[in-house]
Amino acid sequence: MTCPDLSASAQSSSDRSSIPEDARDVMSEGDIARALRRIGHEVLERNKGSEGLVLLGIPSRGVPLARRLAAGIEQVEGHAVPVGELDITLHRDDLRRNPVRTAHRSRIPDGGIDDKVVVLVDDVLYSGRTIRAALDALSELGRPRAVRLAVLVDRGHRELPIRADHVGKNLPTSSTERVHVRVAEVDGLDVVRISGGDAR
Ligand SMILES: O=P(O)(O)OC[C@H]1O[C@H](OP(=O)(O)OP(=O)(O)O)[C@H](O)[C@@H]1O
Ligand SMILES: O=c1cc[nH]c(=O)[nH]1
Repeated sequence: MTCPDLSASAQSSSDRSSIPEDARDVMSEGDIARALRRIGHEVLERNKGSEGLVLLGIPSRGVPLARRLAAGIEQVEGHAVPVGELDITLHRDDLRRNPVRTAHRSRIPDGGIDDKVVVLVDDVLYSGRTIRAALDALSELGRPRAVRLAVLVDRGHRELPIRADHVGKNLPTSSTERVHVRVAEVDGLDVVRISGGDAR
């Protein structure tokens, strides 16, 4: 069995291309902040508080979003919620087709994930393949009591039976469009844009 070369200088698909000029804004900095605040409240309500919660961001932009959610929850609850990063690279189902990706180390908070309520956090939910890979990665790390999913944007077009528990914005898209999430920690600004497809 040949192993994919993961050492090459790799960039994620959304880093490789800049946002096309025809892209239009669909969420502003304020919209993103409000959506994250609401999701934080939803997570607490669903979990009846922050007991046993662990937030895991999916690189790249899910990680800063998870940290922001954790900070928002801490503001409400008065104590910190464990937050980490879940790298899914080696669990992707397109690894053989698209092997030029850098594998990162997952960073799991000290208490681990066993018997915890893990909230996966990502920027965009599309085919669902990233989240399938995340569930696969998670199963190697422990056995959470429950796994939930929070995404900033759900753009539809699922190819797997996966749904989000907490959604910042449901964005109807055509399959020829692309959603671009940019966050200050990675990109220097907070915005969600959409490009391609028919002008709406
Ligand atoms: O539901 P899916 O079809 O899997 O698409 C959603 C994923 O696509 C993007 O990741 P990408 O692989 O572009 O890498 P990035 O997070 O580094 O931008 C996005 O960040 C989600 O993780
Ligand atoms: O439109 C899309 C689809 C997948 N991932 C993204 O970041 N945007």
